[in-house]
Amino acid sequence: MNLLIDAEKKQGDFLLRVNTGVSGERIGIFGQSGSGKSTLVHLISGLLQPDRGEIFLNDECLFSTTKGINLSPERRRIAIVFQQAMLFPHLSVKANLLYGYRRCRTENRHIKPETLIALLKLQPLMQRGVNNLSGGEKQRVALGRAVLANPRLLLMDEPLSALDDTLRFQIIPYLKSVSEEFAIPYLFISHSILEMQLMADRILVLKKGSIAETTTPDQLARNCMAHNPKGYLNLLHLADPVLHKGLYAYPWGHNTLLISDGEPSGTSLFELSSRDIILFKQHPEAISARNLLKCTVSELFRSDGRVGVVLLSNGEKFVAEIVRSAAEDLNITAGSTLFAAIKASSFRRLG
Ligand SMILES: Nc1ncnc2c1ncn2[C@@H]1O[C@H](COP(=O)(O)OP(=O)(O)OP(=O)(O)O)[C@@H](O)[C@H]1O
Repeated sequence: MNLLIDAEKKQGDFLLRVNTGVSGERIGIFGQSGSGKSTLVHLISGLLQPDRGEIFLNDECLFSTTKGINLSPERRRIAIVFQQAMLFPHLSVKANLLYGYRRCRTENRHIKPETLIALLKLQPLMQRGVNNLSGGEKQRVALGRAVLANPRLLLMDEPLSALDDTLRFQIIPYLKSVSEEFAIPYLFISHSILEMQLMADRILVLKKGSIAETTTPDQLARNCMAHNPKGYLNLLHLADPVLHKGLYAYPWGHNTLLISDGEPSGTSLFELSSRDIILFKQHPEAISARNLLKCTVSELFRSDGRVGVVLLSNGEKFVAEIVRSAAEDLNITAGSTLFAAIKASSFRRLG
C-alpha cells in the first residue's frame, strides 16, 4: 500500500497540515489526544474534505483541489473500525456483518462471509441482536462488517481504547489475522506505545497537527522510555512452560525464565518493563529475584535523563533502564558484561 497525503484542514483553532508518503501493510499513526489523528483518518476515508491538497492511494487520486477530484467514501473502498463499534442497533449480528458485503460491487467481493465468520469465531453470535453483545464481541462484529465491505485499506481509529486490558489483548490477534489472511493493509491509530509495538511496522508520529517523524515501534518506545510510566516495554513471545517449584519455567531462546503470572493459555505474550530489571557488574550472591541472566551490553541510548541499556543474553535482546549516574558509576559501555536480575512477578501476561 502506498499512501500520499499533502493536505490541510482547519477545524476551529486547530490546523492539520500533513505532507507525507508512506508505504507498507501495517502502518501506525501515533499521537497524543488532540494531535489530529481522527481528523487525518476522516480526510483519508472521505468523511471530511481537506481545505486544500491531494490524497493518493496506490497511485489513484482520491482527492485533489487542483484536479477537482473528491471520491465519495464508498468509491474509495476504505473501511473504518472506530473506538465504539457503532453497529446498527436494530439489526442482528448477521445483518450487520452482511451490510457492507451487500453494498460491495460483485467484482470486488473477494472475501467470503463464511471464511471471515469462522476466522472471527462469530458463528455462535449470528442470530443475536447486537445490544446483547459484550464490548469485545461488538468490536469483533464491527471488524467483520468493515472487512466484508472488501476494502483495499482498513483504518482502525483507536479500536481498542474502549476495551479493558483483557479484552484488548484478546482482540489484537483478530485484528492482525484478518489483515494477514485477506491481505488488507491497515492504518492503526492509537496513543498507546504498547499497541504500536504490537500492531505496526512503521509509524507516523503526529504532533500538533503535523507529522513530527516517521519511525519504527522500537525507536518510538526508546524515545518515549523516560516519559512512559512503564519505561521501555520488552515484549516476549514465549513457548510452552513447565512447572518448576510453583513457578512456570518458560524457554526463552537458550535461557529459561521463571514467571509467576498465572497458568499458560495458548499463546504466551508477556511485557517486561525496562524499570523492573536490576543490573549488576559482578555476579550477585543470594538474591531473591528468580531470574539472573548473564548479558553483554550491545548498545546504550539516551531518553531524557534516563539511559536504555540494550542487552543480549544467549542471543535474546532486551532493554533495561538506569539513570545516567548509575551508567557512569558502573562504567557501562557497549561490550560490558553485566548480570540482569528480574523478579518472577515482573512479567505481565498480555495474551
Ligand atoms: N468540528 C470541529 N470543530 C472545531 N475543532 C475541532 C473539530 N473537530 C476536531 N477539532 C479539534 O481538532 C483537534 C484535533 O482533533 P482530533 O479528533 O483529530 O484529535 P485526535 O488526535 O484524534 O484526539 P483523540 O486521541 O483525543 O481522539 C482537537 O483540538 C479538536 O478539539
